[in-house]
Order: sequence, then structure tokens, then C-alpha cells
Amino acid sequence: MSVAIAPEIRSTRLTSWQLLMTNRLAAAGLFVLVAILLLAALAPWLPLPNPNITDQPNRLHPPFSPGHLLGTDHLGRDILSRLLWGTRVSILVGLSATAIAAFFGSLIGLVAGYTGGRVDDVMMRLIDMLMAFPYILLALAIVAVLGPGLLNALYAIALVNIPFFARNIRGVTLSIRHREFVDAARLSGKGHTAVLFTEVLPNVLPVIVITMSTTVGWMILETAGLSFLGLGAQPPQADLGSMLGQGRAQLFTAPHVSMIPGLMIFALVMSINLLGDGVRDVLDPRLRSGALNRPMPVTSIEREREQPAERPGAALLEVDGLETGFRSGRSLTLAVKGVSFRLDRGECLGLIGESGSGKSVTALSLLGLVASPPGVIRNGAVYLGGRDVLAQSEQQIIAQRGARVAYVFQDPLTTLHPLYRVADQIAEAITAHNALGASEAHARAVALMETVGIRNARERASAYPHELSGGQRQRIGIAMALANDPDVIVADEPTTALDVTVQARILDLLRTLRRERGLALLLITHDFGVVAQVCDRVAVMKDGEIVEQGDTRAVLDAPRHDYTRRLIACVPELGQGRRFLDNVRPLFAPQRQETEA
Ligand SMILES: Nc1ncnc2c1ncn2[C@@H]1O[C@H](COP(=O)(O)OP(=O)(O)OP(=O)(O)O)[C@@H](O)[C@H]1O
Repeated sequence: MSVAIAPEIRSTRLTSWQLLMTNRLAAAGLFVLVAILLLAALAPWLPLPNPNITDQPNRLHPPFSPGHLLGTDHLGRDILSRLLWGTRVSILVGLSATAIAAFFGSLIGLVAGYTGGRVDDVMMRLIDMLMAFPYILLALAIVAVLGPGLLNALYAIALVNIPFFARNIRGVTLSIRHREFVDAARLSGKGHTAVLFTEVLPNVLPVIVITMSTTVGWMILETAGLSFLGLGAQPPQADLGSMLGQGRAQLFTAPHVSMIPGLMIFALVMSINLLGDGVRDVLDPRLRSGALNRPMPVTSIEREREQPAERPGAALLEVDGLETGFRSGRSLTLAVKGVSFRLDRGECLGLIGESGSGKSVTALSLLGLVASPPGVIRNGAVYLGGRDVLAQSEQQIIAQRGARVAYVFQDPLTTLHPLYRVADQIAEAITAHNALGASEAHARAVALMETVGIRNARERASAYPHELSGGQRQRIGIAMALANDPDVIVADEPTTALDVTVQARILDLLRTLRRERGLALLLITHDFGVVAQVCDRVAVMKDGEIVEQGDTRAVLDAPRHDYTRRLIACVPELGQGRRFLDNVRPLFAPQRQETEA
């Protein structure tokens, strides 16, 4: 049987440039910055008067005076000319200071982070000493020692910003210096210097670029500050800070003299910062999907087809034509393509498929838990007790999470809070939907721990997650799911992280709870062995679609889809040995040929 692929909106992965342009603020920043840079770069060729020639009779002309578009300053110099030449200087000084600070700061951070121990201690204490001074005071002290002048201001600004780079880069280096690929490079015989520059540096480079892009505007501002105080550019040379400083005396009589360079500093720094933020987002792989906003805890529902809000006589949980996708820029890639299934009270449905087939996205879509952006439910309905969950308000959906549908996730260590005692976490799940006092909630939490088979529940109640075994942690996860007596439990590969004996016990627990409490269980797995043990019915997922569903026994005995046969063949039987390999090989052979072809 061939696999029908539902129509899909093509995914076109956005280039960095397109991503940057989807961020309107960054695009606006880039536009303004390019305009300023062009004007500053073209200053020598524009028909402008010499910026340093004084003309006392024509002093303090207002903007739009004949021959002086932006007016003249207190010495009769053309403000437009001084502004463009001054902007050139300020940008050059800012960029140079950034480059110097980035080079030395990153080098210190890399060496300190990679070497560790005493070297790290000494370097970081020196950096701490630099950071302990108010930066402007330090810059003033440096210029006082070196003497006023633009070059000395540049050195001072670079020096006071070195700690900023050093601290950032050291932190990143520390976090990767013992990663497996670095250890592997060391084991391959590479020396420390080679490891540092070929393995660590490339991973740190995006952070350096991001830090540079977000600090260059700040450095231009600091340079302008020193020039404003008369310690940077010296007369007659113009830079934005010195123009601002010289205009201070005419602030009330001719405000344009200081306002114009002030506005230029604002436009320059603002555009660099906006662009820097955009560059940071583009370089951050977590934001590459184009979702430059903070994801919301509720999936955005943008259905193209109307669905009836109620379905009388529906099963406890009925999913109809669900389509969930992920937005990347302006395109949407569907991960779940028209999935439909039903789950009755007290029933267990297994949702099985290989990794990436869309099982978890289906499960999370039921109560709008796929984070948006980038997740979007494009079509379909989820009837819970006959009412479409997706047609309800955000508040109503949130109220049903945990209360009517509860989730048990794969690795409880990542879902349990490491700093709270386990009983407190169960109690919190209880009080999220019930107005109970602390001691009552605690007592119920302990009772739930007993229900899920944790021995000495009273003593274990005060344990932290890391003090429990994997199986015990998963039992805590199940206790939290049971906390509000839900109708449906969605268990997403609840036993994958556990060894086979613990896995058997957890499956046994889920079976018992289902029988005793009449729970409906949606069990997500990639293991037909698990489905065979626990589920009444099974739905097989491939590439976001359900390709086969039916009673577990019937599907196991006579799988209709080739993919189902392959999944079943992957469950080895004890003592099967060579026969297993012989059976499996032909099933995969045609697939391999297709791939090779
Ligand atoms: N936040 C996301 N952004 C973009 N794509 C995503 C996101 N989350 C999931 N996907 C994609 O959706 C598809 C389905 O993923 P899903 O997690 O549902 O697979 P699965 O069948 O549960 O796999 P596994 O068994 O490994 O958990 C995959 O192709 C995955 O890359």
C-alpha cells in the first residue's frame, strides 16, 4: 500500500538575511545605519565647506540658512559638514575600540576559561578589579594619565570594555571546555593551543560577534562622553561628542548647535543597537525558525476550515482531521497531517511511530501545548466529552490541563523541578485546580505516592528528584498526572528512559490505574512490544499521518501497512537469534535500495 501524503505547505528555510529582514526593528536599524554610513563615507566628495574653517561674521545661523543647511556653530563653521566628518570619526573610534576590546577580552576569556585553576583565578580577579571601578571614572583616569586626545580616549574606552568581553567569553568557554568533542580532539593528540583555536574558538565566535554587535553603539556613546568632557577629540577636529560639548554654551540661544549632534548620536546608537539585537537573534539557533518573539504557552489556532463546536455522542476523546505545523518565516511545515482517532473511557490507545513521525506534536496539540510561535494548529478539532477544545478560550483550555487531560512525559528528571521536594510538586499540581490547605494537599500527595507504588511514601515525600531512582521519578510523574483525577492520561514514551524491569513495572502500574480508575490512556511509544502489553487499540503514525489503526491483536496478527510490518519486525523475541535477523533483513532491503537509488 502506498503512503498518501497530505498536501503540505512547502518549507523554505530562511536565509540569515531573510530572517534579519523579517525583524522589522532590525531592518529599520539597518536602513538608518546604512544611510548614516553612506553619508559619512561620502563626506569628502560632497559639496561641503571645510568643517574646520571659522567664519565669525556668520556665527550661529539657524538651520536652513542660505549655504548652511543645518546652520553654523559659535565659530561660524558649517554644522552639516562638521556633523558628517564628526560622524566618520565617532564611528571609526567606536569600531576600533570595539575591535580592540573584543580581541583582548576574548583572548583573556578563552585562556582563563580553558585553562581554569590558578590562571583563571588570577585573570578573573584582575578583571574584577577593573570592573569594580565606575567605568567612566576609570576611562577618565586613563585619559588623565595618557593625556587628552582621540587616540587615548579610544584606548581608554577599549580598556574599560575588556572585562565585559572577558567575562562573557570565559563563561561560554567554561561550558564547552569538557564537552565530548573537545575531549575527543585532545585524545586525538591535538595540543592545547590547537584545541583552543580549532575546537573552542569556532563555538565561541558567535558569542563574540553578538557581544560586539551589541556593544559597538555603547562604545560610540562612551567615546562621545569623553569628547563631551573635552578629553577626546581636540579642537578643531570634530566628533559627535565634542560638537555636543561645544554647543552646550549656546543651549538656550542656539539649541540647534547641540541638538543636531545629539540627534545624530541617538540615531547612530539606536540603529546599531536595533541591528545588533537582530543579528543576535539570527545567530541564535533557537531563534532561527523566524520566531523572534517569546513563545506563548498556548498553541495559536488558525483554522482554515470551520468545525462544529460540539459533537453529540462523540467518544471521550475524539480527534478529527488535526493538522499542526511549525512556522518558519512566512512558510508553514506540517508535522501532523490530518490525524483522526478516538479514545473511549477506560480504553488504551497506542500511538506508535518512529522518531519524528509527529506523535508528540499530536499529543501536545490536544490541549494546545505546542508553543507558539512557531507552532500553529491549521485545521481539525479535538472533542473532549463532545466539546471542541480548540474552539474554547485560552482560559478554558488551561483549566482542562491536568484536570481533564494530564500528561506523563518521557524523562521525569527534566520535567520535575530540581529544587522542590517531590511531595510539594505533587501538592502544587493538586492545588492548581483545587482550593486545598497546605497540609491537606500534602496528605493527598503522600496518598498519591502510595497509590503509584512508592514504598515508604511518607519518608520519600521530602526527597528531591535527584534522590530518587528513574522508576521512582516516573512514578512521581504519574502521581502528578493523577493529582486531579483526569479523564485522560497522555503518556509520552513514559518508559523509554527506564531499564526493562522498571519499564515492566511502570506499564503494569498504568494498566492497574486504568482498570481501577476507568482512565482513558493515550500511550505514545515507538515499541510494538509495549503496545502489545498495554493497548486495546493502536494507531500507527508515519510522516505526520496515521497510516493504519485498529485493534492491537488484529494489527499485530495481520498488519496491512508495510511500515507497520517493519515496526512489528523490530520487536525481537527472546531466543530468536539469527532467525530474527533473517526475518528483518528482507523487510528493509527494498527500502535500502530505494535510498541508494
Ligand atoms: N519547535 C519545533 N519547531 C520546528 N519543528 C518542530 C518543533 N517541534 C517538533 N518539530 C518537528 O515536528 C516533527 C514531529 O516531531 P515529534 O516530536 O512529534 O516527533 P515524535 O514522533 O514524537 O518523535 P520522538 O519519538 O523522537 O519524540 C519533527 O519533524 C520535528 O522536527
